[in-house]
Amino acid sequence: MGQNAARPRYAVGLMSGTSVDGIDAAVVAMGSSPDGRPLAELVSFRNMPYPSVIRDEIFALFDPRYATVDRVGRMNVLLGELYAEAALTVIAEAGLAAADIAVIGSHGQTIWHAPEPEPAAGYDIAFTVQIGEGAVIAARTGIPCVSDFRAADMAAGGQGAPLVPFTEYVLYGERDRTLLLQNIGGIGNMTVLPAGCGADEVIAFDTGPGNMLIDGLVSKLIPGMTMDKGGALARKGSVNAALLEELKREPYYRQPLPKSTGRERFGAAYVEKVAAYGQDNGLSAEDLIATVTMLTAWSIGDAYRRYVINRYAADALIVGGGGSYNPALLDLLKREMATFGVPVQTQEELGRSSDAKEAVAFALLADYALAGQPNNLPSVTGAKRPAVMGKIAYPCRP
Ligand SMILES: Nc1ncnc2c1ncn2[C@@H]1O[C@H](COP(=O)(O)OP(=O)(O)OP(=O)(O)O)[C@@H](O)[C@H]1O
Ligand SMILES: CC(=O)N[C@H]1[C@@H]2OC[C@@H](O2)[C@@H](O)[C@@H]1O[C@H](C)C(=O)O
Repeated sequence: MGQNAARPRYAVGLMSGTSVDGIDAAVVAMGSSPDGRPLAELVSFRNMPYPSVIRDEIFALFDPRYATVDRVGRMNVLLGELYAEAALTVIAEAGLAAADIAVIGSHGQTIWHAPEPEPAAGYDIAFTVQIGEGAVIAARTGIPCVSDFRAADMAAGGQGAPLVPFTEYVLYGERDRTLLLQNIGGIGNMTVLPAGCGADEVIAFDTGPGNMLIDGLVSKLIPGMTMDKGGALARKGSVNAALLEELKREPYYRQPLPKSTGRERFGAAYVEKVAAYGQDNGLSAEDLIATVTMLTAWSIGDAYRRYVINRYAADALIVGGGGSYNPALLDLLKREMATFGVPVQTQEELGRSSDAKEAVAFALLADYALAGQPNNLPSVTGAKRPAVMGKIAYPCRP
């Protein structure tokens, strides 16, 4: 990337995930190792929770009947303002000035993801919508901003997701160990980095729900709570075997790769169905939460069994994302992976910041985009060719 090892280039990464918990902002020092491998070192990091009115409005926008063009347009610009503030805050906390930052990479907030093409007026149309206007971020910060990354991969025939595996390949690939990197955010996603692999050997896909079903049931059934903090509710309940078997039949788990998913499948309507089953069968909120926690752990083990084990035997599964802070989920995942002889460790146990990982990834992806370098992994997303993902907005010059 042409970075000079003596003088770091700084970039900012901004991530708002499918859990809609807020903005992860990171300042990253970009460099390269003596063997030419990119390095991205975290300098400062902050999670800024969305104000609850914003969070509620984003959730409302997940319903296409509510998400009218004026509401989406307003939120697009409003999020641009919040992202710019988050960037400026984290830059100041790093002891830096805007002039020190080469680029901001902003993922935006996904409000719709439809990666499977459907016919429209004679064309096959797949699309994805991430909002948070990059032009506003660039104008308010004075820093070039790369945003709307997924569209270029989709235009090349890909799913537009997952994108972080490119950075995992670049930053974390090992010569002698095959690693499974499992993110448990709103959605779960797995990256397989075979020992000494090339870019076209990386396997990565969304495994299914991460915390989305757990959060959805907690929010619906437990007043004043939005997550199962520490896994306490799951631990109080019992897994309902009949419901678990029913939920395992969801066709997504069997869908061939490449694949990605989101709230359109595992969001409010799905949670309603699980809650209705609970009511009809006399299950407590804790039983339902225990059951979907088990389902989430199972779906990760099932993905490894279905798509990976016949090609690669993993040496370790490294888990990150908010789900790694849920010990009930983590224990179940350890039990699932133990059946394959795969040990589970968290990013934190390895001394890495799990919270910052995706924000760091978007800083790196933006650095590639600004340099005009391809930054997708066609073997992962199914794109027909490499693409330079991200739209660049330049700041207004006085
Ligand atoms: N202490 C905790 N105990 C239990 N669960 C937790 C805890 N902390 C975070 N979580 C879970 O993690 C979720 C947030 O995870 P994360 O920030 O990784 O998601 P995201 O980045 O929005 O999602 P995605 O990676 O799908 O885009 C919360 O909504 C909650 O369910
Ligand atoms: C469309 C979209 O926002 N997808 C997210 C979501 O959250 C996790 C998983 O589903 C992954 O596919 C993706 O995010 C990460 C950042 C990615 O692209 O790698």
